[in-house]
Amino acid sequence: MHTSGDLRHAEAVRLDAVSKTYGRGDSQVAALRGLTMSFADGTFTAVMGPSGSGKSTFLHCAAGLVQPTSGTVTVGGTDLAGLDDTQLTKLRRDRIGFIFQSFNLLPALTVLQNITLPLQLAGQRPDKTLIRTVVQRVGLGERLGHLPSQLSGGQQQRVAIARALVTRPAVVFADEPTGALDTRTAASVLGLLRESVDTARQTLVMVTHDPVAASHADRVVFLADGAFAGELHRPTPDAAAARMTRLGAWEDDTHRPQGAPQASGGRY
Ligand SMILES: Nc1ncnc2c1ncn2[C@@H]1O[C@H](COP(=O)(O)OP(=O)(O)OP(=O)(O)O)[C@@H](O)[C@H]1O
Repeated sequence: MHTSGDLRHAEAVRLDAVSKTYGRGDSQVAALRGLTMSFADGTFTAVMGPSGSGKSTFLHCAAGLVQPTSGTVTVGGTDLAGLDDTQLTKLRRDRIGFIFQSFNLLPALTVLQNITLPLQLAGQRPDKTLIRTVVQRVGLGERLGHLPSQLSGGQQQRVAIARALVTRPAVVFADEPTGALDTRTAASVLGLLRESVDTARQTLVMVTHDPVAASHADRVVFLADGAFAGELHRPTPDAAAARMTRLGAWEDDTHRPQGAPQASGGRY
């Protein structure tokens, strides 16, 4: 039987009534509106929703990169609001990996140096076998001595993914990690992310527009206008695409995946 302590521990990340408002006065934007959500240890969740629905803001709040206007975020049972800057930096370094849309690589460091930087910052000895596995899996074995400027966008994203995995953080947040990758590389990267959940019990929360990428997750949660708009367990690409269509996500065609149904007439 679970005690309440066990249950709390089984939640890798929890958001309670989280709101985030940007700007003031007339230019005020409510990006998140009282979001309550929980992510269990060792699970893979995809977050989907129309453009501007608050997905990146949610991810940044959950990872302690942005402070919510109100509400509570807990990571591994620790309330982030109770931490000072140094404690928050340490918690992020020790427990959280983040894969940004924009890669955030250091231009003067080689691929290998970028990948192992978090280990150095944390004073950890590199696990050479793990580094080799991660590097091979993301297909960067031949590029370890290159600088980010010598890589394509897709290759830079793979460096960012490898960097987020080598410390084996308890929670990995990923913002469109496969957006810049071709189908085959994307499938391999998603396989690697899935494996990190299944074998290392890492918790993965991934924002994506791609129903195929989302189908690698255990669950998809949908956001619309900064609020929870439903979820799917064991999602198929078709089911995820149909939900996105119902949310009007592809009315402007910006992120419509090939074969996704038209939104017109499909909103209910
Ligand atoms: N730094 C900011 N300052 C002001 N408004 C912001 C800021 N960041 C986001 N917003 C606004 O908050 C809302 C949610 O943005 P967010 O980037 O979280 O959405 P998203 O679902 O990730 O969008 P996309 O799919 O287009 O990346 C949008 O209306 C956006 O314009």
